[in-house]
Amino acid sequence: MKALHFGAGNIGRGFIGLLLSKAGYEVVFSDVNEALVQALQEHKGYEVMIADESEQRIKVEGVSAIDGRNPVAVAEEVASADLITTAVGVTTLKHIAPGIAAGIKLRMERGGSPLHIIACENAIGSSTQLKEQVMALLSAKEQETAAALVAFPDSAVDRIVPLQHHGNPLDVTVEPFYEWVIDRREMFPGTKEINGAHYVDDLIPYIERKLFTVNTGHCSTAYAGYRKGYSTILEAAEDEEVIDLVNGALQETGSMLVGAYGFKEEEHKAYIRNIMERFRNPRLSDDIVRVGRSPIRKLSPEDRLVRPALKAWKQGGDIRHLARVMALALKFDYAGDAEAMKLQDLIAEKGVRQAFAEISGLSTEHELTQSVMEAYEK
Ligand SMILES: NC(=O)C1=CN([C@@H]2O[C@H](COP(=O)(O)OP(=O)(O)OC[C@H]3O[C@@H](n4cnc5c(N)ncnc54)[C@H](O)[C@@H]3O)[C@@H](O)[C@H]2O)C=CC1
Ligand SMILES: O=P(O)(O)OC[C@H]1O[C@](O)(CO)[C@@H](O)[C@@H]1O
Repeated sequence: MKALHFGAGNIGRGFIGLLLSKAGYEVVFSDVNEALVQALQEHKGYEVMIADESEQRIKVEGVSAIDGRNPVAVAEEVASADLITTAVGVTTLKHIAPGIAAGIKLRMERGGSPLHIIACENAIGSSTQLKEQVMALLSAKEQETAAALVAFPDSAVDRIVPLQHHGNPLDVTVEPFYEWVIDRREMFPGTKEINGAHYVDDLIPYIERKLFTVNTGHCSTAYAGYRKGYSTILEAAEDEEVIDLVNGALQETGSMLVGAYGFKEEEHKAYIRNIMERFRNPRLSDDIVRVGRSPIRKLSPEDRLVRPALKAWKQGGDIRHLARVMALALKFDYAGDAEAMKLQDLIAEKGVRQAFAEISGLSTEHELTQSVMEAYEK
């Protein structure tokens, strides 16, 4: 069984590549980073270090890699893979869609077997987004055949894998916790499940709980920590003021999630505590600017701040802490982040209210916009 994984980065090597390899797949990475591809081709493996007292080192062996800029190689691998996964960033999916579409055409010509393509990005419905981008590149007739041959189950992935600083650039340190939840409804009946992944019949409660707790909490820690001059998540996550803000934001998303999906309140509170503890892992050095990266994406309508805040507001819930986090996100002006710079340019050009409205999809007069502006001024 061969799995083609797009994106040999932190989550690609440290989570999905590792899990697929342990589940019995021969893993082929596709990446556009030449040095990474060459190193994988040369070493055919790497080590994953678990950041807990066990200090376990897990060898991943027998992997290979192709240059994602080579369209022929990509199409060939897509045509012959038994499973495809991605971890390239949700905004990069559009760049891998042409190679996947070309590979699906080849697969159809050759009468290939059914295929699942699972995007493992931090976003709601990322496989569905990829499907739309791929299908748009096929003719109406091809789309019909492809619909019976290729499925795109949505998924939620949870494991913190920071930037790596090892002598061997392929090795990767990860937190011990991991969870990969896949939407079973989108799979072809009778498909063998991936060992180590968890399957559910309705992904939305899972992805929202994960995104609006782990990722809302993480970026809240990052934006508050950045404002206070910290450089790591650990430093920020130990600061009482930051803890209060993050906890407040997570109580707000938590009330919304409990109300919307019927999670048990006490269990959800324990879930929040556990996640805030994960941010304080002393064996993991995670940069604030990595976790806060791409603030325009993180302030977009369907992402980890605006969507839960709007849902909470519609339920009549409190959103004051979330509004403060959004205001802090608007102040994230890290020069090494292209989106942060674009955001600051937009604020300078149009004013903060208009800039926030354009990014969040909310009107300038919306009550939520008003709360964010008040927090921004403070
Ligand atoms: N790092 C983490 O802890 C987690 C990350 N994620 C998600 O996984 C995705 C990847 O994140 P990271 O691994 O942290 O980022 P990363 O930057 O370490 O890895 C992304 C990889 O994709 C490659 N790439 C870019 N364009 C490509 C293309 N056209 N074809 C093939 N490869 C391409 C890059 O060269 C890079 O190696 C993101 O959507 C992120 O939100 C999800 C859960 C955890
Ligand atoms: O990868 P993104 O969406 O930029 O966000 C960073 C987030 O992803 C993670 O890497 C893993 O969920 C978290 O560490 C962090 O919340």
